[in-house]
Amino acid sequence: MLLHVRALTKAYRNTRNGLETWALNGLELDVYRQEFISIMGPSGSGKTTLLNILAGLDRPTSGELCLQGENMLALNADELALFRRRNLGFVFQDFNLLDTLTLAENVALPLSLDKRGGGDIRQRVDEMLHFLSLGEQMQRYPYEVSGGQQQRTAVARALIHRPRLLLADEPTGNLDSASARALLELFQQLNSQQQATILMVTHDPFSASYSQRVVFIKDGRVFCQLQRSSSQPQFFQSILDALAHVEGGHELA
Ligand SMILES: Nc1ncnc2c1ncn2[C@@H]1O[C@H](COP(=O)(O)OP(=O)(O)OP(=O)(O)O)[C@@H](O)[C@H]1O
Repeated sequence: MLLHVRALTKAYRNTRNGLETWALNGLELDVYRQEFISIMGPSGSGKTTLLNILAGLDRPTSGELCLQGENMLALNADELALFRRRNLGFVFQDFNLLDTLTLAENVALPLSLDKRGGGDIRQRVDEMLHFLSLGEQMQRYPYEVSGGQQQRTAVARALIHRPRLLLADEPTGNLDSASARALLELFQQLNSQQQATILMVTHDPFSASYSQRVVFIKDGRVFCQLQRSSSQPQFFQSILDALAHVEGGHELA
């Protein structure tokens, strides 16, 4: 098991009226090594809160959170920053590349932060960009390539230090449908060929249908889950059916 989440809660207090909102309310989740899972749920169900806590950007009110057996909640700020840099990779909706750096320099950034040797960095970046079919664009700047190529660069940057877990927040949100499909196929390939463990938050049932398991959350806890056992189009249909139940409030059998 890679990620172990138990009885996770997060309360936000409204400073004006003192009332508490329970964004997470006893959430339990296990993620196994080399899984590709999606998190779905209605607006306000707690997806972003969960992702921020998993990313070490926010602390829960209570609960347990272990990654690779390490209790993330026991780490101090410096230890947590190092733990995040070593163990986690992030892909966001809006790519978050630095416009003053080339694609290759953007991808090298996490390794430069870790003070690795230049030759080692260049070789790893080169291999990664070729694997993601970006070999010809690597000396260009982000504004000189397409949105799909920018997002693939962001994936390369997220994976260059071989994190244990890749966290993706609506990664297809700003992509046209062809680039979205290419990115999802890339996630599947990274998952099956490079043993990447991927946790993706998405509103989009089509994107979710590329993963192996979909966890639906509602009111800050897991409402139901679907494991893929059929073709992608059939799984897509099952996800649509489950979403109707989640929105309607009836737990699946
Ligand atoms: N900083 C905050 N202060 C107060 N309440 C918050 C804060 N962040 C989130 N909440 C509340 O916590 C609940 C969960 O929010 P969260 O953003 O995690 O939901 P979500 O599932 O990501 O929603 P969406 O799909 O709309 O992005 C909501 O009721 C939200 O209003």
